[in-house]
Amino acid sequence: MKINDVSYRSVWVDPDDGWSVRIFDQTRLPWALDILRLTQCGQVAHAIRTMQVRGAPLIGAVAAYGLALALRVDASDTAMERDAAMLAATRPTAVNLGWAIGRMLTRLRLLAPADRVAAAYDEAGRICDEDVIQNEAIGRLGLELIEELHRARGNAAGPVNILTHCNAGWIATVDWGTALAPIYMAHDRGIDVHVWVDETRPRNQGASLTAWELGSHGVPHTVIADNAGGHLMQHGKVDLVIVGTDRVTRNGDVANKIGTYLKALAAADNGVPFWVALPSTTIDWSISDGVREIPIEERASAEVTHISGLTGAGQVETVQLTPQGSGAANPAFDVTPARLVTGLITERGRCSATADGLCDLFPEYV
Ligand SMILES: CSC[C@H]1O[C@H](OP(=O)(O)O)[C@H](O)[C@@H]1O
Repeated sequence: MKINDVSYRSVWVDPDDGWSVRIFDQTRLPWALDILRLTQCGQVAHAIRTMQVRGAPLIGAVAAYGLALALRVDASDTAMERDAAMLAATRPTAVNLGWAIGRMLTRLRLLAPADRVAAAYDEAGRICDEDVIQNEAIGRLGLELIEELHRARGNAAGPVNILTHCNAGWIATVDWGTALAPIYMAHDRGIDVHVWVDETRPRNQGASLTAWELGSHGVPHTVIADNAGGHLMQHGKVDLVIVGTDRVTRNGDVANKIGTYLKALAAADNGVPFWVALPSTTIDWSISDGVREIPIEERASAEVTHISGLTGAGQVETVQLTPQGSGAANPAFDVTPARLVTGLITERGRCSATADGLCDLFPEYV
């Protein structure tokens, strides 16, 4: 995606700087565009844990490069398995992380230690290239959905109003994004779209990242409190909900940022289509009961009790929202049962949020 007319991916390596890994520090957006230079596996793990880099497909890709950095230090079997396990354990919910590390190990275990570094960079690069291709396909297939809604509106005045939760844009993937890819393509093709951007407490990925992405691309959008979505749906102001996901079970249950389940309930109650955009690397074929089997990350209570923002002097400051001594719980994800999901947008097509729907698109996993 372009920033100030310069094309970027969300992760890249610099061959002229010892094959260091570069990412944007997403905790500094939208106030600053800071590029982090990662040269050690431990730095990659820290960036993932602290959400300097986040987004299910992207943390998988960055962790893959983290393993490449680790192998530069020690490519022995013992060190490789240890460092891979450490990276895979940085965050529990996004299945892409474990998938990417597993794919790397499948290739690297077959190689002599001396051959592992080059192969690791090559495989991590393939993971990145494939993510871009998959997300572009998701964009095209999701665009068809938006075009169908646009036609169905006929001459009705105003834009196609789309609500999204958290950030599933290009900064959450290697490029294009998942939930936002169809929106970018619709906007670029001249379809009048407007996006209701859930702020997405407590980390505010919507207010700080989705709003920044859409604003940078010129897509009309309005930031709203998470609690406003149901009201807007009740008053006919939402034509479509599109969200990303961190893990989808083989029968279509969807784990995504906390609050997604509540949006799905409101959408079902108001007859608003609720679609989930995902590359197939986000499908966990090993489980079928999302509520019981998907691990939900519990993050620090300080993310709820405190909030960061920009002062008038242009400094990023963190302030306390809650009384001293008040506890806070911070589950970072929830699971939307498949029955509340209208459909899934994958790189191979759109399907129902069912085992049959997914198996029709991905028969090799049956
Ligand atoms: C295409 S990103 C998918 C998913 O990842 C985000 O989680 P986090 O910001 O904690 O990394 C969010 O749930 C997005 O919808």
